[in-house]
Amino acid sequence: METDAENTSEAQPNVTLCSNALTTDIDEPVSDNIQADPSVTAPVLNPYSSYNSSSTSLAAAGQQANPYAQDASSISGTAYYQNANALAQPPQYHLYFPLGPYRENLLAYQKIAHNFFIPDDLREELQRKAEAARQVLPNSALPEVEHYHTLVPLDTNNQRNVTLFGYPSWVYKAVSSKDGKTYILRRLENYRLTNEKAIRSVQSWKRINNGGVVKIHDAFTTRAFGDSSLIFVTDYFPRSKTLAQEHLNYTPSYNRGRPMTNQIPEATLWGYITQIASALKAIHSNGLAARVINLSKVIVTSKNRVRLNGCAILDVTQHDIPRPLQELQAEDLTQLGRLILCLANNNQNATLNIQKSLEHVGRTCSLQLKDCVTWLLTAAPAAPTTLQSPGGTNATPEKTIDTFLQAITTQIINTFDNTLHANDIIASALALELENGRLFRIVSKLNFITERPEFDHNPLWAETGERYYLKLFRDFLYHSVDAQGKPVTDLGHVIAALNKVDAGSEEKCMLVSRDEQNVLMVSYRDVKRMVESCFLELVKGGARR
Ligand SMILES: Nc1ncnc2c1ncn2[C@@H]1O[C@H](COP(=O)(O)OP(=O)(O)OP(=O)(O)O)[C@@H](O)[C@H]1O
Repeated sequence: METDAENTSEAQPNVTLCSNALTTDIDEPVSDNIQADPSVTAPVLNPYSSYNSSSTSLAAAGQQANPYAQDASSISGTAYYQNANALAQPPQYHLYFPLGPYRENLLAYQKIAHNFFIPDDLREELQRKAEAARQVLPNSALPEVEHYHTLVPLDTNNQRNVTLFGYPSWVYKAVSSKDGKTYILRRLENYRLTNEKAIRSVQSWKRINNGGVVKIHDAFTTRAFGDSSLIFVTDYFPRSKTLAQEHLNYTPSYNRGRPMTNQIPEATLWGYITQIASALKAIHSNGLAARVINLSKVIVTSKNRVRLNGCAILDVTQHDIPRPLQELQAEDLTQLGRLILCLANNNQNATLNIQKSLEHVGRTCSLQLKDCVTWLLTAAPAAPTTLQSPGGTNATPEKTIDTFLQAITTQIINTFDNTLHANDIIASALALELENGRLFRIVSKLNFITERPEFDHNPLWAETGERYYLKLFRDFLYHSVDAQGKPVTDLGHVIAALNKVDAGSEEKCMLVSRDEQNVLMVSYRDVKRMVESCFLELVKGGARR
């Protein structure tokens, strides 16, 4: 790490920052957020003290301590997050957005603030997801279910569709008090468990660990809602939408007075097909069948990323109506064909007239996609024509997921390549944040050392030796003023100086005492050594009042 830093620092000794970009990006959101959120301005002198007292009282009450809570009342219900009502206010994302015009004519060593952080769209997506995950329902009357609390309903309408599972189903986001993680609880209303074996069938689903399947963690019955409900606990993916919500509930937009088509690009359709096929491979290989491959039960969890949702439910609710596995697995493929047909036609009723819908696919997509959908929909399929014949034979292939996978290998390779590219992009964004993490650690150490309140009146601590240098260095980083006495808020200066400290550069910086009577010259290497030794002293408890 240090070597990397050294290289970076040596190679770019003069990191210059475009100051107008900095002012918009760094200054505004901070001050705005502080005003908007009263919890930020509230004087919290010792954030740990209230936690300590709450954990003591909880221990006495025999309850499990919530390590995130700052008061005991937040152990249950809607007060799980501090200041829940304030959180409801949406963050002002636009304040974080870069304002143009972009400076294209910068020299190689010059940077703008955005070069140091992850791309704005990715950051915004992650922030919105974090916001959704923390969302609570103030004054909620929803109960705690076993060890799941802070339930938030995710259904977007009150019309319950009973055709899929045979029971009205509700979806809630909830937090587990066992591990603090957020899960999805899918509740089937008015379900009566008659056979214990039915619910045990979920055990086999817990073994399915595939990127295309929403992982199932548990299933149990409960009377917490005042009826007898069946609950499935699955992974939670913030801001997911069902395929129907993503593609079929659209209001047409207009381009010069003409409605714009909402045709899903063929590459996206192939992406969906290959992801679901891979999920089916994992499910079928484990002797199971998905049974619900439906527009409302496949969720889009991020761009072009889909997962099968609601698996295992029919295995429990229809446990008493056994059907041959082969038949169920073949039906999975047919359901996949119907799903793609609807998406390619942009119409959830496309299966009402399959022939016409297939013709539409033939007109708007490639022959290979049409053949693929036809193959999936056909009960006893003939050898595919444009699809690669499995094993190179012309014999009628069996309708299994393996046959299908062999037939779409070219598309699988395309999806795989796209995934690698997406991975590369995320890895480079991660690398940027790694750099920021490195600097954040130095800033943290510096702040652990300087201005400690317990040494407030002890000049021996802050005003002597290495601590004094560090205090002035902190001033050099953050409290410089220009010739007119205005604060200098130059992020480039801070980043360059911190990189030099991390690299232990021999370059010298000039530290000026607050009364401007003394000037001290120190090298960044010295600053680095001082930070380390003072921090060690603190950690070892050597620094006493
Ligand atoms: N695992 C999950 N993670 C995050 N959100 C989810 C998850 N499962 C479902 N959702 C969201 O919950 C909402 C309701 O899901 P549900 O499966 O009930 O769909 P629906 O459109 O209401 O279907 P139906 O009409 O069959 O009830 C959807 O917006 C869906 O995106």
